[in-house]
Amino acid sequence: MAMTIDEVFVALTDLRARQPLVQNITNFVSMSVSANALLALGASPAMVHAEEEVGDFAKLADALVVNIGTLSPAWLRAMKKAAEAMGEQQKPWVLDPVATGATPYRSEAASTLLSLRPTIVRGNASEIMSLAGEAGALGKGVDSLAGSDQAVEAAKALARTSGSVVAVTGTTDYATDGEEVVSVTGGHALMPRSTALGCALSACVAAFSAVRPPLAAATAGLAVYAAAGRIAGERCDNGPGHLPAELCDALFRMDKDLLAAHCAIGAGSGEAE
Ligand SMILES: Nc1ncnc2c1ncn2[C@@H]1O[C@H](COP(=O)(O)OP(=O)(O)OP(=O)(O)O)[C@@H](O)[C@H]1O
Ligand SMILES: Cc1ncsc1CCO
Ligand SMILES: [Mg+2]
Repeated sequence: MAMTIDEVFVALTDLRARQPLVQNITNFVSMSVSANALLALGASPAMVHAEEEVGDFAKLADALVVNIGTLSPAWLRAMKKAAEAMGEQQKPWVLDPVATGATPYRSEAASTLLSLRPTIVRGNASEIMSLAGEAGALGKGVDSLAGSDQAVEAAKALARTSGSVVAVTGTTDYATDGEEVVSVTGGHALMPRSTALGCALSACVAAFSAVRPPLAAATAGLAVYAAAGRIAGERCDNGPGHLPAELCDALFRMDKDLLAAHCAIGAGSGEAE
């Protein structure tokens, strides 16, 4: 059974009460966007990526997001250390496999991190299809060339082989544990015209993973973000320039009525009800 809007709101209320410390090893483009989205949501962000300290910091963190957007060898070593530290403590972490498939280095990095058993993998359609081993799934750099509807089977297969919950985003978002598929509608067509909003979503999903089990965390993160994205997009008549700021305002103001009015959660890979 997919979560209800009421259950999503209870998860958001729990998150706001807990204010989870979310460690981010994320790309340079998304750092500020992700930190602001986490603060607006009600979590505490920390961008900590030096390999000398990630393991120690992971002892303090309630959740971790690992995002390979601007990867380098030192960062990859830090990502592995942090992911291992979270695994040892049985604390949740989210992998955002940015542009996996674009270069062999990136694909190898994503596979290595996947083998460390992320709690949740969140990517766009091209990334999830590529990570699931589908030939010809290439995106255009960090952008997807495929629709999320095309990636649902890949997401299910990836969830089954990896043991992670997989969230694939686009016009409709999906979350799956390999058996159950949840669909979430909302968001706005301007969202892919503003950079790093997917990265910030992955960070928000990590925050929810501190207060809910994996599939519920992914569903709640997608739903709250979908509602905020819809509200924000509708306030951006002049284009995407202010979208990240509007998105943060909408995350901050989110309540049960706004959630119910601006996103929908469905079961299965069809359209959300
Ligand atoms: N056409 C669309 N309509 C509504 N929402 C959308 C649309 N495209 C993307 N979104 C929303 O935008 C957010 C980011 O998803 P997207 O798939 O674009 O991530 P991404 O490609 O990883 O982004 P980035 O790498 O720039 O951070 C999600 O909340 C998703 O639902
Ligand atoms: C534009 C860009 N380049 C590397 S990471 C990133 C942010 C969106 O994924
Ligand atoms: Mg991305």
